[in-house]
Amino acid sequence: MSATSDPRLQQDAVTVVPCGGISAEATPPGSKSYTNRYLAIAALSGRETLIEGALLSDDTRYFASAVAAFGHVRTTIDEERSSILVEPTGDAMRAPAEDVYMGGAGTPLRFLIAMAGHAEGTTTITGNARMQERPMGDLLSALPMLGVEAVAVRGNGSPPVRVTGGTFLGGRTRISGTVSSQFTSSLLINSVHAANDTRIEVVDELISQPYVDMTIAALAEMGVRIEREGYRSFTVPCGQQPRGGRVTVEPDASGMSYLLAAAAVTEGEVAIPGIGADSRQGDVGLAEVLERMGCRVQLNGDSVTLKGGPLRGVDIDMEAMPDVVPTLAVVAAFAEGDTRITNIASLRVKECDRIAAVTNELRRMGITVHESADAMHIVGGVPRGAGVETYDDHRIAMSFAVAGLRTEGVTIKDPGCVAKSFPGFWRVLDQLHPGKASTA
Ligand SMILES: O=C(O)C1=C[C@@H](OP(=O)(O)O)[C@@H](O)[C@H](O)C1
Ligand SMILES: C=C(OP(=O)(O)O)C(=O)O
Repeated sequence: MSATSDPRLQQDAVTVVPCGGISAEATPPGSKSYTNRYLAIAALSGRETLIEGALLSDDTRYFASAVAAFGHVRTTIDEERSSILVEPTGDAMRAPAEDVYMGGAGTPLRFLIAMAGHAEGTTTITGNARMQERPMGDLLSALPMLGVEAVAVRGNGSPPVRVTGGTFLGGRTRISGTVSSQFTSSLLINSVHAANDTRIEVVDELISQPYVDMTIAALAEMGVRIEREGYRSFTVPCGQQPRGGRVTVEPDASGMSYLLAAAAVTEGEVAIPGIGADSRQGDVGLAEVLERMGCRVQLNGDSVTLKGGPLRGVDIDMEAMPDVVPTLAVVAAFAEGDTRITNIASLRVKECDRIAAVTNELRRMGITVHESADAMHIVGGVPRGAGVETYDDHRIAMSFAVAGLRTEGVTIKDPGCVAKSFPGFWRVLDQLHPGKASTA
């Protein structure tokens, strides 16, 4: 999509070249989750906002065009500076005449559903084939209590979704938190613009909790105060206009996971500036998991270094860090002993069924894996080379590419799928690679 895009994004496959221990400093791109949050809040704020250090990827580009489709803001991407400018046009928010297509961008699509509640008229929002299977039902059921009618066109709880808006009154609603935290985040962000105070009650357990903390942090950064009782209920007082101005996106912790894993599996070293223990991104926690597996980790406020060593298996509940489970699973394949990753049912409804995908692909590499509905048990060993299927899932492609730094003959099919969250991934992998070309 970008002029500087890597030709490997167009290839059918890339073969990763193994190397000895890496020794590098590298930075992942801006956080996907924060870029999406700032875009949503800026679009609702009615004030000019410059999002600096933004992630420019398929997902955030879909979202930047989608918010502009309501006509009340214009969004301009600066490729050189990695920034997105959101400017009010002076027009009211209106439902776009055309269907809004969101590709595979789950978080933006879920944020957009509630946002369409503010737009006069009927907005139809859809996505790619996988997105048309991903669950939205809990969010659709929560919106009518706030005055917004939102239905799945096919009656199956998945996109296409039709939202009749201009009626986001606020009030009191209930939401389930067991399928995705994105529903709660979507309600929190979009309630800022409601006519009344909004109380959001989570009726069961909320998964992926760090993402809700990130939502509240992004709102606070833009001057919006939320009252909360833990993860059970949240109140968004009305009449708060986000402040606009400049916001800076920190590096992406899920993207960082591949850099940490590269050092772990090659028994090398990596230093990552700009993100560390001060971050609210839950995925930073992978550094500590890798420490338990035998790596030496230094987690400072705003940087992380990791030195790989002999790896051992770990038993770990990954409910709060779903996106880095494929990364951890690949590292576990190289560890001595067993790794049990539990409480990860949500992986089955992401870009692909990630429990099934990781299980299939590790087995293809000769690793024993047992899967259950919400867990994986990986028996570490010596993975062998294979042609890895990636299921149009960026995280499967990036995790298994890391395996190729250690194992001969790892070919990643459809390498372009990394563009969902990390279009520069293959170039960053080159930066880590002592031979300077990580793929052949
Ligand atoms: O709010 C967010 O930015 C995200 C929340 C998580 O989803 P779930 O809450 O569905 O686990 C995560 O998987 C996704 O990549 C980003
Ligand atoms: C699950 C993910 O994204 P989303 O739900 O936003 O599509 C992801 O990036 O791993």
